[in-house]
Amino acid sequence: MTKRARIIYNPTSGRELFRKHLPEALEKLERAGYETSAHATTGEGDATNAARIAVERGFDVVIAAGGDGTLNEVVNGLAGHAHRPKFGVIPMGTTNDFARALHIPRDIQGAVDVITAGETIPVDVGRMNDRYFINIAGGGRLTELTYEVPSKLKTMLGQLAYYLKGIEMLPSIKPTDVTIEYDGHLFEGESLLFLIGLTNSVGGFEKLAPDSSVNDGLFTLIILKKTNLAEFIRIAGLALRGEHLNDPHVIYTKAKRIKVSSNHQMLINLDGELGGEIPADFENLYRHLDVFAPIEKLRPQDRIY
Ligand SMILES: Nc1ncnc2c1ncn2[C@@H]1O[C@H](COP(=O)(O)OP(=O)(O)OP(=O)(O)O)[C@@H](O)[C@H]1O
Repeated sequence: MTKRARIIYNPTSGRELFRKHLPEALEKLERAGYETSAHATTGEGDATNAARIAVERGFDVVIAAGGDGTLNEVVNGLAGHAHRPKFGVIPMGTTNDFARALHIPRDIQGAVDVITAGETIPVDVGRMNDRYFINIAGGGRLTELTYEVPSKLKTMLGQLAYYLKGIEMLPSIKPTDVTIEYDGHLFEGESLLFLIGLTNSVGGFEKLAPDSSVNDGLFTLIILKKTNLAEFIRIAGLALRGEHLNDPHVIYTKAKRIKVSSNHQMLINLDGELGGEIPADFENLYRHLDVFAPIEKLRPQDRIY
């Protein structure tokens, strides 16, 4: 039977609008034997709905074309079902952490070629309460920066926009008193931020979780304890080089199940968007989604044949 592929694309993502390249992408998929169709998202939540409908209609493949925000929305429409279509990615955002981690080319036709080649790898998916994520969850004042960078500035300046905002905000960043339980261990104290990562690529920092694997069933948990400004800047410098793992201000570990609570309010960022607030219960869903990726380019710890 002919396989069916659904492209869900965000017409507003990135600098290079996907719409222009859509006919060529559809043609390539048709030539590879797929019966294809496409859906342009209309606004918040629409990609999740479209993905859910694609599952209900029995599509074999669902392809998300957009930034990490669109990918997250599509995964939220796929992950709750028992039978999940294979997931294709056409990166159109500014950061594209997920595509970066899976070595999916950042040019449109190159990304389509990865899908038509047909190789997939199973990838872990994170669940926070009733929401899903594929790159990272984070909490703490510092992670809230992502909500404050205007999207126009982001499109124009890419990653630089976050750094500019970060520098502006640094003096006002305050730690929060939190309780973090992770696989039987406990952290109680003041923390500037915590990150729960599935991939090694976080906000374009590719060395933040250097030993992570996308399909080992474990999160990388990074807790940054209370520091002063000078220490913070020093640790940020270390993190750029992947040298923060043994710093006394940092807890760096692996866990499958993580619970975060506090007496204070704390917003949780999921894949770069506001995803809810604590108390939060995180679970790593082992190899939950099959994703098209160029297997020979993956890091050895991510490869599964
Ligand atoms: N037609 C539309 N018009 C305006 N906004 C839309 C439309 N469709 C989807 N969106 C919004 O776009 C956002 C996702 O954008 P995108 O896919 O570019 O991710 P992103 O995380 O912003 O990417 P990046 O930060 O890497 O550039 C979602 O918040 C969604 O609500």
